[in-house]
Amino acid sequence: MRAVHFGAGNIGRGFIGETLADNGFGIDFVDVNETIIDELNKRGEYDIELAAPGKKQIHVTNVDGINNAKNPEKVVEAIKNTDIVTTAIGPKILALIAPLIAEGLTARLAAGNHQPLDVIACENMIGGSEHLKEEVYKHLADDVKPEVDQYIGFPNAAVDRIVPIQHNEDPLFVSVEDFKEWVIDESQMKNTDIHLKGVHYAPDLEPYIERKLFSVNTGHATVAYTGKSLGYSTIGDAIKDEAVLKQVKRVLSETRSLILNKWGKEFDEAELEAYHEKIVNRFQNPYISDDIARVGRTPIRKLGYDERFIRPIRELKERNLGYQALMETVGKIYHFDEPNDSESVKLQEMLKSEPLKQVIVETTGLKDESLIKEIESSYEAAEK
Ligand SMILES: NC(=O)c1ccc[n+]([C@@H]2O[C@H](COP(=O)([O-])OP(=O)(O)OC[C@H]3O[C@@H](n4cnc5c(N)ncnc54)[C@H](O)[C@@H]3O)[C@@H](O)[C@H]2O)c1
Ligand SMILES: O=P(O)(O)OC[C@@H](O)[C@@H](O)[C@H](O)[C@H](O)CO
Repeated sequence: MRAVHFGAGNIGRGFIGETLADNGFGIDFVDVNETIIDELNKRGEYDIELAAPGKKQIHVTNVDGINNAKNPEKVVEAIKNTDIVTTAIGPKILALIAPLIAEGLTARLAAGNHQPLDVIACENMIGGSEHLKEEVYKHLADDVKPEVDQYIGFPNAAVDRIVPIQHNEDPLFVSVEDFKEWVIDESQMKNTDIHLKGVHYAPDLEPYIERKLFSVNTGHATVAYTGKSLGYSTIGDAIKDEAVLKQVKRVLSETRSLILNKWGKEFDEAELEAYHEKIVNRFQNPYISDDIARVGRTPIRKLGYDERFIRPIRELKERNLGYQALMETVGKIYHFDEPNDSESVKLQEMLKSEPLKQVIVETTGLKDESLIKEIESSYEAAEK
């Protein structure tokens, strides 16, 4: 069995690669990072270490690399014969790899390969694979689309494992937390013969992706933006500060009320409280050093309408539930000043050259005047 995986970065090697290899797949990693691709081809294997007591080592074999910028034809060839396609490349990059996936699928079907295939985007976003599907379809000829409809699935997925930016001598080595969760929407799959061990198949992904994004990622970002405002540079240091810990707990109690209100049939209160407690423990993992710059990265994306803050705020408001702590954190996002993050630089430039209200509307997509006003006040309060 073979897999084509786009994005040989932290979560790609540190989680998706591990799971696919553990299920007997050989993996063609696709990436533009020459060092990583060359090293994968030279060695055909790499190591993962669990950032936990005992530091268990996991050896991943039967892997190689394709540089999609230099050898796109090799990616097309790999997709022609593969058994599964996955991505962990960043939500914004999906549109950039879509033309190559479209070409690969077209070549596969033209070669008469009618083996059903699933293309699974493992990104932190709601509807990731559906979004990738829309982008891929923009590059398919009309006469190919019916066959793609028939044989190619784009099931949504949620992946959870904290993998910080790596600073190791070995460019392939990756240290990861021991917690891991990968959920795939089974109802959207075409190849139901492939059931990966270590993956949970759900009849509907929505409750799982919302629980993950509005718990792990809203909480993580809260630690990052609150910590940054207090002068910290790592998640571990920030969460040792009582003020940060209190803020993340307040935020999680607000998103918990939303999750229970929406998905009370799927998750009960005690289970969700334990899930949130576990998440706070994960942020406190002493074996991991995770930069606030990574967790707070791309702040404009994180301010998006369907993202980890604005969506829960909108939905809590619709239900007359409280969202004050979330709102306080949103104000801090606009102050996130990271010179190496192009979105942070852009956001700071926007704030200098445009009225605050316009920046809020452009970044959040909000039309609700009273929410916009609340964000303005939160931004101003965070300045003090
Ligand atoms: N790191 C985590 O803890 C974690 C956990 C769960 C989900 N995720 C999600 O997984 C995705 C990847 O995150 P990451 O932390 O692994 O990032 P990363 O930066 O470590 O990895 C992304 C990889 O994509 C490659 N890439 C970028 N543009 C490309 C292009 N045009 N073509 C081919 N390759 C390209 C980069 O070279 C890099 O190797 C994101 O959506 C993130 O939200 C990350
Ligand atoms: O990857 P982002 O930028 O969407 O979010 C940053 C972190 O919160 C994220 O990568 C987490 O570490 C991960 O989602 C844990 O499963």
